[in-house]
Amino acid sequence: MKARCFAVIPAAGSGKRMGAAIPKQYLTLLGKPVLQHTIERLLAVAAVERIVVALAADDPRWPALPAAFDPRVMTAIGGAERADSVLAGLRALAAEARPDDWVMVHDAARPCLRPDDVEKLLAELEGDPVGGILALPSVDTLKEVEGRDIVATVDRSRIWRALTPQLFRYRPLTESLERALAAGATITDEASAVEWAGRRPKIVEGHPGNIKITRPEDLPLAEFYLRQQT
Ligand SMILES: Nc1ccn([C@@H]2O[C@H](COP(=O)(O)OP(=O)(O)OP(=O)(O)O)[C@@H](O)[C@H]2O)c(=O)n1
Ligand SMILES: C[C@](O)(CO)[C@H](O)COP(=O)(O)O
Repeated sequence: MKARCFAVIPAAGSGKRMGAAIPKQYLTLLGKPVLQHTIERLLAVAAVERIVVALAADDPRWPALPAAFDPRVMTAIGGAERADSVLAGLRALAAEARPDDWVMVHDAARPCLRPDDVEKLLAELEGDPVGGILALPSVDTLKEVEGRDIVATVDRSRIWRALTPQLFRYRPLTESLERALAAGATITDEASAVEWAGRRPKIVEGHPGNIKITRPEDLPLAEFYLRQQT
């Protein structure tokens, strides 16, 4: 039986590093909230059957988004950390997702995702028992530091920057995340939970325009990349 595909979008953050008056996922880019752009990117992928958006418990802005009325979109209440929000989204799929179905987790703060990159991720990982992530190779020389002192130059051929979506099988991802969090592991992306569980996710090279909106200077760059796709 062909594996179905679901998506979880962690969108419950407060955007402290952005320093805006509202959470960054609700800032406007090209006349549309960041979160609406992001959801539209995943809705453009036919294989994605259901999208769970993990929202802050006190999020008053969600009902104003067109995505709130899309039949493929549902919501869950996120948690204190990104990983908690992802887990809440995964648990919201418990009635629908089978153990080996795919779930892709994609940051609400990454609105410039190209649907072609999602198709590439799905194609390259088809049949893979574990899953993997979109990532970028390092084009700069990388230094290991202690305080302000350089202590080593790292072999950049072995270092990639993790992006999202991150695509894993439903039950292994959910169980790995639950166990890693219960063990107090530091989990900043889904792959780190899967690695913690002893598995080796694959990397699939993504587009450098798939930036994460984190600081104010990211906004014009995100607009540039969004304009490239219109
Ligand atoms: N408790 C949290 C924290 C983050 N996120 C989401 O995870 C994604 C990536 O996290 P990040 O860029 O760190 O967002 P924030 O936590 O909002 O940013 P900051 O760390 O600057 O506060 C974002 O889409 C954010 O909304 C979430 O769903 N739940
Ligand atoms: C998941 C992620 O976007 C992969 O690079 C990153 O780990 C999120 O980090 P953040 O500090 O929660 O923004």
